[in-house]
Amino acid sequence: MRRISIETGHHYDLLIGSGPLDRCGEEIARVVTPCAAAVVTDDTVDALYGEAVERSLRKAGFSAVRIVFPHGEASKNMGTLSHVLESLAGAGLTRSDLIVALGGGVVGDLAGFAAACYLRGIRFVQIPTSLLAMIDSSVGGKTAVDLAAGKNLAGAFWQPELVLCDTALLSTLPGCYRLDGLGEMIKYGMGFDAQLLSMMREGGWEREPEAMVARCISIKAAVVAADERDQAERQKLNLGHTAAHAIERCSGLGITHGRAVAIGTALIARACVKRGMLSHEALALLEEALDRCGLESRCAFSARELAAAAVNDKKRRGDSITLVLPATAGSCVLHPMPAAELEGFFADGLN
Ligand SMILES: NC(=O)c1ccc[n+]([C@@H]2O[C@H](COP(=O)([O-])OP(=O)(O)OC[C@H]3O[C@@H](n4cnc5c(N)ncnc54)[C@H](O)[C@@H]3O)[C@@H](O)[C@H]2O)c1
Ligand SMILES: O=C(O)C(=O)C[C@@H](O)[C@H](O)[C@H](O)COP(=O)(O)O
Ligand SMILES: [Zn+2]
Repeated sequence: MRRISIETGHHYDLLIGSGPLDRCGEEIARVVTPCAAAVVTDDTVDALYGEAVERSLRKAGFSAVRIVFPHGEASKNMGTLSHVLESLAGAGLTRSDLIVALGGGVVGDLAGFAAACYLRGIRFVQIPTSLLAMIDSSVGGKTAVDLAAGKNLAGAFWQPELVLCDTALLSTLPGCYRLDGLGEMIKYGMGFDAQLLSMMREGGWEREPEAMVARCISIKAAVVAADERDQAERQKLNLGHTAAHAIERCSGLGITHGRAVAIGTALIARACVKRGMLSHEALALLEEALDRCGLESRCAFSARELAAAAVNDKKRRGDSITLVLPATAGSCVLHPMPAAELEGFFADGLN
């Protein structure tokens, strides 16, 4: 098993390998003295892995309860958060106890936020089960729920004690959700790592999935170590996301996050080419990588609809919004602009 150290203000390890789920209790007990653990998960993941996790926790000396909610982005809201918080209180969890977030990014974001709020903060562990959660959401401590006004609008920075990444779990992940992980993977390639983007274009994901997962985690670990609180450098991890969050919202959450990130990254790259800020070759490389992975690069919404849906983007400050723009295939820059110009920028990317 490989260990990647996550150097935020609160240091922790990410363990990655094939098969550690069955001994997750043992691994967690190395960093948290056995206590009461609440496994927060969704119904799909619970049916597949809930029992194995509970059994392993008990074997390692934890007591365990499971708190389960319906799968999908539509659950990532204040209603589910309230249900989870009430369940934690009902189970009598105290400040010395633990939440285990078992699932994809929805579970990780929601359970992480519950950990940040419950009793003003208790410890939690991430066991990511989707590709997206393994390469992105389980690392770095951004936790949140969605509000009607937009994605991730209520949340906290709250780091886990451990991330346990069992790549064997990807064998049960349906292909449509695998695409979400690939969308974020292409974001890493376009924004940070030209070689990763080329590997994706050549089908590297199919040949070396574990190596690609570890490569993405290493990129994220380096960025969050440099800027845990999203003040500057970390905002680059939002490449494609101003458009992506708007696309998710305009689609009534029908277009899932990672697929929206793929479209959002392509949209912003096309706008940059049109404005002479990115080469045609870089855009071609991005579009070929998306195509090779089976990801869409276009959507049917208008620039006006997208700009209206993006109004609550967290990179807006008053009348100015900072966009993350690809500069080359493999690097990106932060670019503040008047928020009123966003619609025109999106329009360039849609054509
Ligand atoms: N906090 C962060 O840094 C960060 C980063 C990226 C994305 N996100 C958030 O993550 C969410 C998307 O995450 P996601 O793509 O994992 O979606 P998800 O959590 O909805 O999981 C996708 C689906 O796959 C199922 N699933 C998960 N693992 C499975 C497995 N091993 N086998 C079978 N089914 C499985 C789930 O039940 C769900 O139906 C979005 O809300 C996004 O905003 C957060
Ligand atoms: O970790 C980060 O920082 C990211 O931006 C990763 C993104 O992939 C992720 O979707 C994140 O939840 C977006 O954060 P937000 O601040 O735009 O809500
Ligand atoms: Zn994302």
